[in-house]
Amino acid sequence: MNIQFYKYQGAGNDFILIDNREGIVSQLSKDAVAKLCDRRFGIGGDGLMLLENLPGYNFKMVYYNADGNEGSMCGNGGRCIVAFAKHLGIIHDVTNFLATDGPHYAKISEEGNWVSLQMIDVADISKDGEAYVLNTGSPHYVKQAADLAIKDVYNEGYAIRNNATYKADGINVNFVEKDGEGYFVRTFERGVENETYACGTGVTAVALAMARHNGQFGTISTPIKVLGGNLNIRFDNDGEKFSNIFLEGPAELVFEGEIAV
Ligand SMILES: N[C@H](CCC[C@H](N)C(=O)O)C(=O)O
Repeated sequence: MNIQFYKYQGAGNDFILIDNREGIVSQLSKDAVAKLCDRRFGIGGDGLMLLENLPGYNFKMVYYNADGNEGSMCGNGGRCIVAFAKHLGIIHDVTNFLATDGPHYAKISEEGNWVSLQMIDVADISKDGEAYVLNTGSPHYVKQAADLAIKDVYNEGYAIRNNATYKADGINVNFVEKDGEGYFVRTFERGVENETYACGTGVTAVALAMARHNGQFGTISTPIKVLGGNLNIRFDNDGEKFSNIFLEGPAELVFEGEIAV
Protein backbone atom coordinates (compact mmCIF):
# COMPACT_ATOMS: atom_id res chain seq x y z
CA MET A 1 0.00 0.00 0.00
CA ASN A 2 1.24 3.51 -0.83
CA ILE A 3 0.88 6.23 1.76
CA GLN A 4 1.39 9.94 1.44
CA PHE A 5 4.01 11.41 3.76
CA TYR A 6 5.30 14.88 4.62
CA LYS A 7 8.85 15.57 5.74
CA TYR A 8 9.34 18.37 8.30
CA GLN A 9 12.31 19.74 10.19
CA GLY A 10 12.64 21.98 13.23
CA ALA A 11 16.17 23.29 13.84
CA GLY A 12 17.45 20.26 11.94
CA ASN A 13 15.54 17.68 14.02
CA ASP A 14 13.67 15.97 11.15
CA PHE A 15 10.48 13.96 11.05
CA ILE A 16 8.17 12.02 8.78
CA LEU A 17 4.54 13.05 9.23
CA ILE A 18 1.49 11.07 8.20
CA ASP A 19 -2.10 12.33 8.21
CA ASN A 20 -3.85 9.39 9.85
CA ARG A 21 -7.23 11.03 10.47
CA GLU A 22 -8.88 8.43 8.24
CA GLY A 23 -6.99 5.60 9.92
CA ILE A 24 -5.06 4.66 6.75
CA VAL A 25 -2.23 3.39 8.91
CA SER A 26 -3.65 0.88 11.37
CA GLN A 27 -0.52 -0.71 12.76
CA LEU A 28 3.01 0.36 11.91
CA SER A 29 5.48 -2.34 12.90
CA LYS A 30 8.75 -1.41 14.56
CA ASP A 31 10.62 -2.56 11.43
CA ALA A 32 8.38 -0.49 9.13
CA VAL A 33 9.00 2.71 11.14
CA ALA A 34 12.73 2.04 11.35
CA LYS A 35 12.89 1.51 7.59
CA LEU A 36 10.94 4.68 6.79
CA CYS A 37 13.29 6.64 9.08
CA ASP A 38 16.42 5.07 7.57
CA ARG A 39 18.39 7.62 5.54
CA ARG A 40 19.47 5.06 2.94
CA PHE A 41 16.62 2.55 2.71
CA GLY A 42 13.78 4.94 3.48
CA ILE A 43 12.79 8.61 3.63
CA GLY A 44 15.06 9.46 6.54
CA GLY A 45 14.15 11.07 9.84
CA ASP A 46 14.90 11.27 13.56
CA GLY A 47 11.32 10.16 14.18
CA LEU A 48 7.92 9.51 12.64
CA MET A 49 4.57 10.92 13.71
CA LEU A 50 0.95 10.11 13.04
CA LEU A 51 -1.60 12.93 13.25
CA GLU A 52 -4.88 11.39 14.44
CA ASN A 53 -8.39 12.55 15.34
CA LEU A 54 -9.30 12.75 19.01
CA PRO A 55 -12.55 14.18 20.43
CA GLY A 56 -11.95 17.22 22.66
CA TYR A 57 -8.67 18.09 20.96
CA ASN A 58 -7.62 19.43 17.57
CA PHE A 59 -5.62 16.24 17.05
CA LYS A 60 -3.55 13.54 18.72
CA MET A 61 0.22 13.20 18.19
CA VAL A 62 1.57 9.65 18.04
CA TYR A 63 5.37 9.65 18.07
CA TYR A 64 7.88 6.95 17.14
CA ASN A 65 11.64 7.23 17.47
CA ALA A 66 13.83 6.41 14.44
CA ASP A 67 14.53 2.93 15.86
CA GLY A 68 10.81 2.14 15.55
CA ASN A 69 9.96 2.22 19.26
CA GLU A 70 7.12 4.43 20.42
CA GLY A 71 8.90 7.37 22.06
CA SER A 72 8.03 9.72 24.85
CA MET A 73 7.31 13.42 24.18
CA CYS A 74 9.24 15.06 21.37
CA GLY A 75 9.43 18.87 21.57
CA ASN A 76 10.60 19.59 18.05
CA GLY A 77 8.26 16.93 16.72
CA GLY A 78 5.45 18.65 18.61
CA ARG A 79 6.34 21.94 16.94
CA CYS A 80 6.45 20.26 13.52
CA ILE A 81 3.10 18.51 13.93
CA VAL A 82 1.53 21.89 14.82
CA ALA A 83 2.87 23.31 11.53
CA PHE A 84 1.53 20.20 9.77
CA ALA A 85 -1.93 20.66 11.34
CA LYS A 86 -1.95 24.24 10.04
CA HIS A 87 -0.85 23.06 6.58
CA LEU A 88 -3.76 20.59 6.57
CA GLY A 89 -6.17 23.36 7.59
CA ILE A 90 -7.06 21.73 10.93
CA ILE A 91 -5.95 24.75 12.98
CA HIS A 92 -5.22 28.44 12.43
CA ASP A 93 -3.11 30.31 14.99
CA VAL A 94 -3.57 28.33 18.21
CA THR A 95 -4.13 24.69 19.06
CA ASN A 96 -4.70 22.25 21.86
CA PHE A 97 -3.56 18.71 21.09
CA LEU A 98 -2.83 15.55 23.03
CA ALA A 99 0.59 13.88 23.14
CA THR A 100 1.87 11.01 25.24
CA ASP A 101 2.71 13.30 28.18
CA GLY A 102 -0.66 15.06 28.17
CA PRO A 103 -2.36 18.09 26.55
CA HIS A 104 -0.24 20.74 24.82
CA TYR A 105 -1.19 24.29 23.90
CA ALA A 106 0.70 25.89 21.01
CA LYS A 107 0.73 29.09 18.98
CA ILE A 108 1.84 29.29 15.36
CA SER A 109 2.83 32.28 13.22
CA GLU A 110 0.67 33.39 10.32
CA GLU A 111 3.21 32.06 7.78
CA GLY A 112 3.09 28.75 9.64
CA ASN A 113 6.82 28.33 10.18
CA TRP A 114 7.37 29.52 13.76
CA VAL A 115 5.86 27.54 16.62
CA SER A 116 5.68 28.24 20.32
CA LEU A 117 4.80 25.02 22.15
CA GLN A 118 3.88 24.71 25.79
CA MET A 119 5.67 21.90 27.60
CA ILE A 120 4.68 20.06 30.80
CA ASP A 121 5.43 21.69 34.15
CA VAL A 122 8.55 20.35 35.85
CA ALA A 123 9.08 20.11 39.61
CA ASP A 124 11.71 17.43 40.08
CA ILE A 125 15.34 17.86 39.16
CA SER A 126 17.81 15.37 40.59
CA LYS A 127 21.58 15.15 40.35
CA ASP A 128 23.84 12.39 39.13
CA GLY A 129 27.28 13.56 40.16
CA GLU A 130 27.63 17.02 38.64
CA ALA A 131 24.94 16.35 36.04
CA TYR A 132 21.23 17.23 36.31
CA VAL A 133 18.53 14.66 35.52
CA LEU A 134 14.93 15.67 34.75
CA ASN A 135 11.90 14.78 32.70
CA THR A 136 10.47 17.40 30.34
CA GLY A 137 8.19 14.88 28.63
CA SER A 138 11.22 12.74 27.87
CA PRO A 139 14.04 11.84 30.29
CA HIS A 140 17.15 14.00 30.07
CA TYR A 141 20.66 14.09 31.48
CA VAL A 142 22.29 17.56 31.38
CA LYS A 143 26.02 17.97 31.80
CA GLN A 144 28.17 21.07 31.47
CA ALA A 145 31.04 20.79 29.02
CA ALA A 146 34.00 22.77 27.75
CA ASP A 147 35.04 23.00 24.08
CA LEU A 148 31.67 21.59 23.09
CA ALA A 149 32.23 22.28 19.38
CA ILE A 150 34.94 19.63 19.28
CA LYS A 151 33.56 17.25 21.89
CA ASP A 152 33.08 13.56 21.04
CA VAL A 153 29.32 13.72 21.74
CA TYR A 154 28.62 10.36 20.15
CA ASN A 155 31.01 8.31 22.28
CA GLU A 156 30.52 10.23 25.52
CA GLY A 157 26.74 10.33 25.07
CA TYR A 158 26.65 6.65 24.16
CA ALA A 159 28.62 5.71 27.28
CA ILE A 160 26.25 7.62 29.61
CA ARG A 161 23.06 6.42 27.88
CA ASN A 162 24.32 2.82 28.17
CA ASN A 163 25.75 2.88 31.70
CA ALA A 164 24.24 0.69 34.44
CA THR A 165 21.92 3.47 35.65
CA TYR A 166 20.30 4.28 32.32
CA LYS A 167 20.77 1.26 30.05
CA ALA A 168 17.35 -0.34 30.60
CA ASP A 169 15.11 2.70 30.06
CA GLY A 170 17.56 4.88 28.18
CA ILE A 171 18.07 8.59 28.56
CA ASN A 172 18.82 11.54 26.28
CA VAL A 173 22.24 13.03 26.99
CA ASN A 174 22.73 16.80 26.62
CA PHE A 175 26.03 18.64 26.86
CA VAL A 176 25.86 22.38 27.47
CA GLU A 177 28.29 25.28 27.29
CA LYS A 178 27.65 28.98 27.93
CA ASP A 179 27.30 30.92 24.67
CA GLY A 180 26.75 34.70 24.84
CA GLU A 181 23.41 35.41 26.53
CA GLY A 182 22.41 31.76 26.29
CA TYR A 183 23.86 28.33 25.70
CA PHE A 184 25.18 25.98 23.03
CA VAL A 185 23.81 22.44 23.37
CA ARG A 186 24.58 19.11 21.69
CA THR A 187 22.42 16.03 22.34
CA PHE A 188 22.81 12.27 22.01
CA GLU A 189 19.22 11.04 21.56
CA ARG A 190 17.75 7.83 22.89
CA GLY A 191 15.77 6.05 20.18
CA VAL A 192 17.93 7.56 17.46
CA GLU A 193 20.98 6.28 19.40
CA ASN A 194 23.06 9.01 17.85
CA GLU A 195 23.63 12.74 18.03
CA THR A 196 20.83 14.75 16.41
CA TYR A 197 20.96 18.36 15.18
CA ALA A 198 18.49 19.51 17.86
CA CYS A 199 16.33 18.12 20.63
CA GLY A 200 13.39 20.18 21.91
CA THR A 201 12.73 18.42 25.21
CA GLY A 202 16.53 18.41 25.60
CA VAL A 203 17.08 22.16 25.26
CA THR A 204 14.07 22.65 27.55
CA ALA A 205 15.75 20.43 30.14
CA VAL A 206 18.99 22.37 29.73
CA ALA A 207 17.28 25.76 30.23
CA LEU A 208 15.58 24.56 33.45
CA ALA A 209 18.70 22.82 34.78
CA MET A 210 20.82 25.92 34.18
CA ALA A 211 18.24 28.13 35.95
CA ARG A 212 18.42 25.73 38.90
CA HIS A 213 22.22 25.69 38.73
CA ASN A 214 22.46 29.50 38.66
CA GLY A 215 19.64 30.12 41.17
CA GLN A 216 17.56 32.18 38.71
CA PHE A 217 13.93 32.86 39.64
CA GLY A 218 11.00 34.67 38.03
CA THR A 219 10.26 34.78 34.32
CA ILE A 220 13.23 33.63 32.29
CA SER A 221 13.96 33.50 28.56
CA THR A 222 16.89 31.36 27.42
CA PRO A 223 18.20 31.35 23.83
CA ILE A 224 19.88 28.09 22.87
CA LYS A 225 22.04 27.39 19.84
CA VAL A 226 22.06 23.83 18.50
CA LEU A 227 23.78 22.25 15.50
CA GLY A 228 20.68 22.81 13.33
CA GLY A 229 19.76 26.36 14.33
CA ASN A 230 18.38 28.37 17.22
CA LEU A 231 15.65 27.70 19.77
CA ASN A 232 14.28 29.70 22.67
CA ILE A 233 12.80 28.56 25.98
CA ARG A 234 10.58 30.78 28.17
CA PHE A 235 9.41 29.75 31.63
CA ASP A 236 8.59 30.79 35.18
CA ASN A 237 10.57 29.50 38.13
CA ASP A 238 8.99 30.14 41.55
CA GLY A 239 11.57 27.98 43.33
CA GLU A 240 9.08 25.11 43.76
CA LYS A 241 8.41 24.31 40.16
CA PHE A 242 8.91 25.43 36.58
CA SER A 243 5.68 26.39 34.80
CA ASN A 244 4.46 28.21 31.68
CA ILE A 245 7.31 26.55 29.82
CA PHE A 246 7.35 27.36 26.10
CA LEU A 247 9.71 25.90 23.50
CA GLU A 248 9.94 28.24 20.52
CA GLY A 249 11.52 27.89 17.10
CA PRO A 250 11.18 27.14 13.40
CA ALA A 251 9.20 24.27 11.88
CA GLU A 252 9.30 23.75 8.14
CA LEU A 253 7.85 21.49 5.49
CA VAL A 254 10.81 20.18 3.46
CA PHE A 255 9.11 17.88 0.92
CA GLU A 256 6.24 15.47 0.49
CA GLY A 257 5.73 12.28 -1.45
CA GLU A 258 4.38 8.75 -1.54
CA ILE A 259 6.01 5.61 -0.30
CA ALA A 260 5.05 1.94 -0.11
CA VAL A 261 4.60 0.50 3.38
N1 LIG B 1 13.87 14.93 19.51
C1 LIG B 1 12.90 14.97 20.55
C2 LIG B 1 13.09 14.05 21.67
C3 LIG B 1 12.54 12.74 21.34
C4 LIG B 1 12.51 11.90 22.55
C5 LIG B 1 13.15 10.60 22.31
N2 LIG B 1 14.52 10.68 21.92
C6 LIG B 1 12.91 9.75 23.53
O1 LIG B 1 13.57 9.90 24.55
O2 LIG B 1 11.98 8.91 23.44
C7 LIG B 1 12.64 16.38 21.00
O3 LIG B 1 12.75 17.30 20.20
O4 LIG B 1 12.25 16.58 22.14
